[in-house]
Amino acid sequence: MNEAAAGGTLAAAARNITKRYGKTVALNDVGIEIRDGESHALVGRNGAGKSTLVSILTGLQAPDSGEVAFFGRPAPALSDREGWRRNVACVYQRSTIMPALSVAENLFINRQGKTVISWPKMRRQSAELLEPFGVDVDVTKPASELTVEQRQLVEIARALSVGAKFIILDEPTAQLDGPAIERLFERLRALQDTGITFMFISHHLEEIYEVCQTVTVFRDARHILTAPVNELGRAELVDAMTGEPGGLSVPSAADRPNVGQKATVALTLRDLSGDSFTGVSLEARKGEVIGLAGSASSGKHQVAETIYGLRKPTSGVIEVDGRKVKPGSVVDALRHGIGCVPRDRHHQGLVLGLSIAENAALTVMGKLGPAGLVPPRQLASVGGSAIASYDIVASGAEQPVSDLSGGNQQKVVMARALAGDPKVLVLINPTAGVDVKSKESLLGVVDRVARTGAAVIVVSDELDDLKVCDRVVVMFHGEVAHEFGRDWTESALVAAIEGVAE
Ligand SMILES: Nc1ncnc2c1ncn2[C@@H]1O[C@H](COP(=O)(O)OP(=O)(O)OP(=O)(O)O)[C@@H](O)[C@H]1O
Repeated sequence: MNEAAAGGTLAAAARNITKRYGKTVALNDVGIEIRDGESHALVGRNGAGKSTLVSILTGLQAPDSGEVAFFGRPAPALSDREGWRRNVACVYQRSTIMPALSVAENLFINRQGKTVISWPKMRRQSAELLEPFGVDVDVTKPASELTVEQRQLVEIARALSVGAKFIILDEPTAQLDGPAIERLFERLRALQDTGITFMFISHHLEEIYEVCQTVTVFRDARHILTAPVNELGRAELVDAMTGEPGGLSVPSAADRPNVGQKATVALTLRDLSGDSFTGVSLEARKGEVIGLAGSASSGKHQVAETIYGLRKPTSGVIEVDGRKVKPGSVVDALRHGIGCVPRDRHHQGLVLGLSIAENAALTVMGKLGPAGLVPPRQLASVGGSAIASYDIVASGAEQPVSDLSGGNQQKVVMARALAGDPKVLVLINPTAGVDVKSKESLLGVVDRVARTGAAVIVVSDELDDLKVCDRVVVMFHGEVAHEFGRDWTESALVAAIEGVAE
């Protein structure tokens, strides 16, 4: 689409951008043109180059070649951070808010200039800035007390307050529950009505149809197409992303044989209580996949984290194969054969400086050889098979995971969780940040693991993730509120999650 055809000014344009990281070509002569006032989606498989483009559009990195312009003017020099901030802001999935600083300080960070800070003024202005967003918080409180939803709104308010009219949202819905996503979309539409332009990155393609007018697809570091959203069907969009026709098929629990009542119980939770949940009792049989759904405040994450020892329960019992697991001990959970994909892959899931092979082998180092003495060939073979089995885009098993795209890091976490052949697998949002095609293969792995006799707990509200489950347990306000069999319907499930089921 050229400027004249678009019939308006371009809020942002990147042209002929190439960016290499050593041998990896992250962007290969790509471009994007974002019209003033539109919401423009950028989609592509994991490793396609989306985040790299974001870092170039926000001035965090210079391209090897190519140009960026905002509202028809060349982008500022990289050193002119203030200049970039006036043009563009990005709300990342991971916060750029400083948790120890107050909300007010975060809003005015980098802007206190040389004048003496007037605290009462800063507080008043902060409250005024947040008011239209409905963020009702004490701005003197540390930002660490914000919910994910509030934190994102504070970041958007901060961007708008410095005059940015172009905002990039990089997977903004990944950590939000259903009602929070709807609220975010309402705000985006309202802001768009006031003339704000958005670039929106998401692996949830239905969201693109809900909030965007234009979509650009990248594949293997190249620009594939740009089209109006209403002229591109979902199947065509997926084909453009994958480069092959055929669509998607997420595995369903109905394709697996029924796990009978007689199957041995692998995991037992007996009257388990802890931070944010009470009296949770559950039995997961060998070969059974159980979904744990609920809103962000339902306690589902806390239950899962308690199972794999990250949190200590206040009372109750966890057993694997009838043997008690020591409460609050990740090491003991691992010893009993509990594998996990944690909620926060950066803090709990990966050692960013280590290679794919080392991360994948982390939970089985003891089996491969004494610490630090794992034969390189064996390590390479663990890494190589992780890359092949989990569809990881990387230059090789020795590549540090810090260099991988977000979705590919998530796949390494999954490989690591499964490397020890767990008896019980606890997966928290296992497909978060993973592209539609890779999601299919990760859920295929869950299906295969269940067929080999492991019990799997999948904590997620993603309907595709729950399709692979034999049962879905819905939590509400810290308690088990509903249980569905394989025949759950979307409306009944959503009603139960929102606490409005009969
Ligand atoms: N700092 C880096 N060093 C080396 N390679 C990198 C670095 N950052 C990104 N890459 C590589 O560049 C390619 C593009 O990565 P990018 O993060 O832009 O993908 P993405 O489309 O955002 O993927 P995802 O959907 O998983 O977030 C990937 O192959 C990635 O491994």
